[in-house]
Amino acid sequence: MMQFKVIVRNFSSSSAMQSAIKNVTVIGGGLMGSGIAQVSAQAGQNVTLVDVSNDALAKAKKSIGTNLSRVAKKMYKDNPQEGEKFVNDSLGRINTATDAAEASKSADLVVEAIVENIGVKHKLFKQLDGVAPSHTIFASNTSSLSINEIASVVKRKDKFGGLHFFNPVPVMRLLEVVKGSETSEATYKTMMEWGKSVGKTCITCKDTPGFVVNRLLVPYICEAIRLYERGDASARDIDIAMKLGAGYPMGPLELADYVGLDTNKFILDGWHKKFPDQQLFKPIPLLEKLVAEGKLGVKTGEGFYKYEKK
Ligand SMILES: CCCCCCCCCCCCC[C@H](O)CC(=O)SCCNC(=O)CCNC(=O)[C@H](O)C(C)(C)COP(=O)(O)OP(=O)(O)OC[C@H]1O[C@@H](n2cnc3c(N)ncnc32)[C@H](O)[C@@H]1OP(=O)(O)O
Ligand SMILES: NC(=O)c1ccc[n+]([C@@H]2O[C@H](COP(=O)([O-])OP(=O)(O)OC[C@H]3O[C@@H](n4cnc5c(N)ncnc54)[C@H](O)[C@@H]3O)[C@@H](O)[C@H]2O)c1
Repeated sequence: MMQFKVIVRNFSSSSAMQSAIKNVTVIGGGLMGSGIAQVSAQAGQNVTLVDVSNDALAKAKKSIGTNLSRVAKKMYKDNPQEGEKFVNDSLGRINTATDAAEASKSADLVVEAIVENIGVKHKLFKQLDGVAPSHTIFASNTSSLSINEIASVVKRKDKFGGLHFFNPVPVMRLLEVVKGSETSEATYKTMMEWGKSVGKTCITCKDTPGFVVNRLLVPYICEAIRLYERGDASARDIDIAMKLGAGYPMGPLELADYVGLDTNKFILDGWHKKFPDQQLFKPIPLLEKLVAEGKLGVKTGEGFYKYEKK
């Protein structure tokens, strides 16, 4: 019988793999950006976390504090004092700012995790390209947009790539490192090394829609919604089936609620527009209905399931 072992990784700065990147600026302090800032700080790097308002930054720091405590509880279960030090030291490495241009002036790496909108991402990178030092690498955490398209507005195309993290960032072990058509070997190597330094297992992918994980995950979730929409099985049974029959930690409809049905719809619409003949990306009436009703999943308290506020 196959044996499984739970691996608890040590993120402390002393044991972290060395990286040429010392100063990281993370733009967007939402779900993903706050996680990326957290794992960078855990690895001993100096982080500047940028968002549009101080309120958003305060929310991000609060959530990072909570999640660092969850990590510390596991890593230092026999030494709570060390755990507290780990949390405080990591938090102490995260500065916050609302001016992205200013915050990128001292960055070795800028990781963008703002809204999934090509126009907004273009505006940001165009601005940063004019002010960031010439050695600074730019990366996007986009889920579904093309890295080449995002990079089209900057001059430093050789220093631009994709760093696609997974939600929740402190827990999910994978990082997809995406090579755009003009990403240099030196940039790619630095991104891989940096990914390892923040505790992730890195895989490499070309700039293809959805990279590896979402290219497989999107059709899977879409098919689960269609199965449910046709009334072939209940939401609960579809999720139980994939958890117990395929060993997934969450069922597809739970995962769609967790990611957000608006995000799911946004990705699907974008790909449908780009690939109109692909049946798998055709709009799903039930998904349209839930989003129109504001039932976006966990974040609004209802999606395929109902959620209580904690
Ligand atoms: C729908 C229309 C069609 C289009 C569909 C498109 C959808 C696909 C595209 C999605 C969009 C973008 C997606 C993105 O680009 C890529 C992704 O990120 S995909 C999502 C990947 N993530 C997953 O698949 C998550 C799977 N789930 C899990 O691994 C687990 O369920 C969980 C989230 C870790 C939670 O585990 P549970 O056991 O259920 O719950 P617990 O709360 O007990 O947590 C377990 C363990 O983990 C610790 N923990 C949890 N969260 C955090 C955190 N944020 N920080 C630190 N630690 C955390 C927690 O403390 C527990 O620790 P323990 O108690 O075990 O010590
Ligand atoms: N949610 C996921 O599961 C997931 C997983 C992997 C990748 N992604 C990608 O990561 C990116 C962020 O997603 P998220 O889920 O964290 O979104 P989110 O909505 O939780 O956070 C986005 C944050 O960016 C801020 N922001 C928007 N415009 C900004 C700007 N110009 N400057 C600074 N901050 C700005 C917002 O105020 C918000 O706090 C998207 O590209 C998304 O596709 C998401």
